[in-house]
Amino acid sequence: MEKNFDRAVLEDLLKRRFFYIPSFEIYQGVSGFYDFGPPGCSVKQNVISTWRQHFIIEESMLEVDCAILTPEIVLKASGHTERFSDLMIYDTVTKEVFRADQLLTEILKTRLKDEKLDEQLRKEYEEIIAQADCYKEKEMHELFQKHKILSPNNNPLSEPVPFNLMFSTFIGPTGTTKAFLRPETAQGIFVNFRRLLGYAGGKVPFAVAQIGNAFRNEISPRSGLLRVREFTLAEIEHFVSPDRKQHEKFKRVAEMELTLFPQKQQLSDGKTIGMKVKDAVDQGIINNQTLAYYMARTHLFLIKLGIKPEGLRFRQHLKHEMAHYASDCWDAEILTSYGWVECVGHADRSCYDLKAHTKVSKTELSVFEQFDEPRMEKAYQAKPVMQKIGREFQKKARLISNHLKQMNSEDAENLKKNIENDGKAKIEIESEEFELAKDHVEFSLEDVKINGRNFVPGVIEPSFGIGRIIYAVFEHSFSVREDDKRRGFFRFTPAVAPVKCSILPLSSNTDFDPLIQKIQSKLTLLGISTKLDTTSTTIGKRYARTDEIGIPLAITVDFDSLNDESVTLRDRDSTKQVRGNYSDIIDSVFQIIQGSLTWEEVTKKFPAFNRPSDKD
Ligand SMILES: Nc1ncnc2c1ncn2[C@@H]1O[C@H](COP(=O)(O)OP(=O)(O)OP(=O)(O)O)[C@@H](O)[C@H]1O
Repeated sequence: MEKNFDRAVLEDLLKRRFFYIPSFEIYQGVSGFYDFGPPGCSVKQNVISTWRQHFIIEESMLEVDCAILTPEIVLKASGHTERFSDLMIYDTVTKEVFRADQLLTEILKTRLKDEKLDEQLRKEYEEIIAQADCYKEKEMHELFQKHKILSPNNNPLSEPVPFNLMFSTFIGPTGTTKAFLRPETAQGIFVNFRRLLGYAGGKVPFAVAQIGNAFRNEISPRSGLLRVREFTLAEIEHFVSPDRKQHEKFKRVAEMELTLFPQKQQLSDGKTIGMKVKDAVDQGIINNQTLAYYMARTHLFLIKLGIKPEGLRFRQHLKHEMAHYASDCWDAEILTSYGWVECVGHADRSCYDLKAHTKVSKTELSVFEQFDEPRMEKAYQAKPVMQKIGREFQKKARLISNHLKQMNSEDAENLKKNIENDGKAKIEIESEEFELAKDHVEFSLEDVKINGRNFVPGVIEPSFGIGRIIYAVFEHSFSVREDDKRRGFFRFTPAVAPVKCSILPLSSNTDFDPLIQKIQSKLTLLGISTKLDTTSTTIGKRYARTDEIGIPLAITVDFDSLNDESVTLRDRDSTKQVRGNYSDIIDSVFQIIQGSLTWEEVTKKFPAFNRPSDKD
């Protein structure tokens, strides 16, 4: 973000040039939904293809594209139907609805601006703000009462109640199968785990990626693309053995320095620290190599898109922010005019999801690891007492005894513990439950030869909100010219720019057509998107127009071009021009876009060019 950044100027440009606008505009729109127009669509596609190249291709990930509409059972198993909610509160007079943590934060932040505020209270407010989205309804209610918080219209507020953020619907005409629009893409990967494991050769580690839309019925969507109800997510689930979270490519990022905002700093001086990735792992600040590897890769990805390093930090979740099963979480936050915004979440989700789906679907979602050499280990064995089992379960006795004999050590130990604690325990065989008592089964700890082990893999998940990233890129790439601060333009990197090269004939004379066609076909053949502007406005104004949507390069064809096929090439950022043969110029355009040639180098290859009329 530039020093004199003016959000209103940026928003005006984004709307005027149709990067994105509120959906259903002619019907006054519905908050939380946006449509991308032509340049916005290109930027979005460019961000996604950079992501695909940077992660899926460079890291050899498996990609899936799963159904969006998800039956209730899946989201019940994952815990979303019960827990995927925010606290809602409303003005009892106007009935205006608010997200309780956001309202609380906003009001306390306003109070913090008062220099005369009591120091004790200041500390208390800061602590509340830091964990505002973690309070349960009762605690939240008490805070609203204690700090006498009213609505923005100074009216009393309701008690906070949880509001589930998933959009629900029914599948089919009978209305019996309840379903939800997915709130994240990850569950599609977990439910396909068995097939993906097979595809990966039956071994971890391996990573799966999915890009697609997710839906959350946000209580009060605002701040444009930052909080919407339908958005594109790009998620990675990297499966690992829970006791081996090293990453084979860790060395490649070990020396990189990241800006970290660890728990300790958040709770003390509130300052970030610059730290080498390897030091952060060695000192136990980042839990493991794989998590740290992805954080470093995310840093590189965001920089590639034009995010300024000084506006990027990784904030560790405080203990109470993390789900109970997560062992470490870091958000990549980008500094925008709205403050620091979480754009990418990195979470070590442990084995939670696979275990949850195993339990409900009764499908084993685990990995068998064959040892190089068989090992002797102590293992629990369950031995059926046939006499007792036969008497009580009769025809089912054989089924139960076979089940007990085949039990693995972990299950046998659990059964033993349950029977010891309660005197009885239930087991389930082929969807039928049987209750076993102490005298039905005996347990022994024996030396057994083990050829391998079964385990449920842990998962490390980087989750990218594409809309938030795009908005941050807009702010970080936005600039105004010294001579006209009301008109902005984008300094998009070539990877992000919606169109890579404009072609501008100096006049609409048809004599230019053959050369323009040659230029356009060569650029297209090289996969470079072009925008031909044959309007009769001055060339200076046409440059300004292409700058506005961030086109990095412009080729101008003039009357001299008709004699020797020479053209000029203009660089958006410096506004400098060079002249050369059209074919050589296009080769350079290709190299600049690929990132293998800089404008500095171009100015050494070709003579500089100056046309006074270009300043029009
Ligand atoms: N309502 C939304 N609009 C746009 N992007 C979103 C929204 N909710 C989440 N995201 C994006 O999806 C990513 C992963 O989602 P995650 O569930 O971790 O977000 P979250 O922690 O619920 O976000 P928040 O706390 O801001 O609601 C986020 O880092 C963010 O970029």
